[in-house]
Amino acid sequence: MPAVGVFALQGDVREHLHALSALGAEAFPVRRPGELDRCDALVLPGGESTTMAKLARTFELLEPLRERISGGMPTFGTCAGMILLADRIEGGTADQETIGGLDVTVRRNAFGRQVDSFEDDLEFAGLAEPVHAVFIRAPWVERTGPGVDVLASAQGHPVAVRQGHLLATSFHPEVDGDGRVHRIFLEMVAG
Ligand SMILES: NC(=O)CC[C@H](N)C(=O)O
Repeated sequence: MPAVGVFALQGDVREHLHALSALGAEAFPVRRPGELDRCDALVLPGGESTTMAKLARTFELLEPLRERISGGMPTFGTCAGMILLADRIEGGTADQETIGGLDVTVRRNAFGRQVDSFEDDLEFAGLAEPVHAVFIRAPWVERTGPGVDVLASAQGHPVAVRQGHLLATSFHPEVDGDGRVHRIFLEMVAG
């Protein structure tokens, strides 16, 4: 079973650990470089992306994360995790750092104030039944590079994308116990 770390300096770590364990992965929190070394794959959870990036730098995880992710480690980002994976951000602060690797531009807090949080049932590529998607101050994908596949959209904007070993969703598949999006990720890990 694959060793799947969950970035654990900030964010909804426990929900991802549960979702991964329920599917048979060896899931554990990652707070330091030695723990990252043990990972076959990684999840970047939801949370607050500027805080997560700052903590990653403070705890000397940012460069090791960039190396592993650009080196091909399968990585799944949800919401703030999607923002951290994105190569480009709109609507962030000018100095907001990301880990990068995913050739997309994301817009932070894209769905606006009135719909800060909402839920929707979305068609998802490769899944027979729609996914119940929970959005919390979610980003959307504004532009995608040529190697990026859009797996799901909401209100006309991509909210789930895949590029090779990288998977990202604007919403939180970890919160509802469905497991199918995490299973797609573990299938990517299995290769
Ligand atoms: N639920 C979330 O992860 C919200 C993401 C948050 N709006 C950010 O920009 O980091």
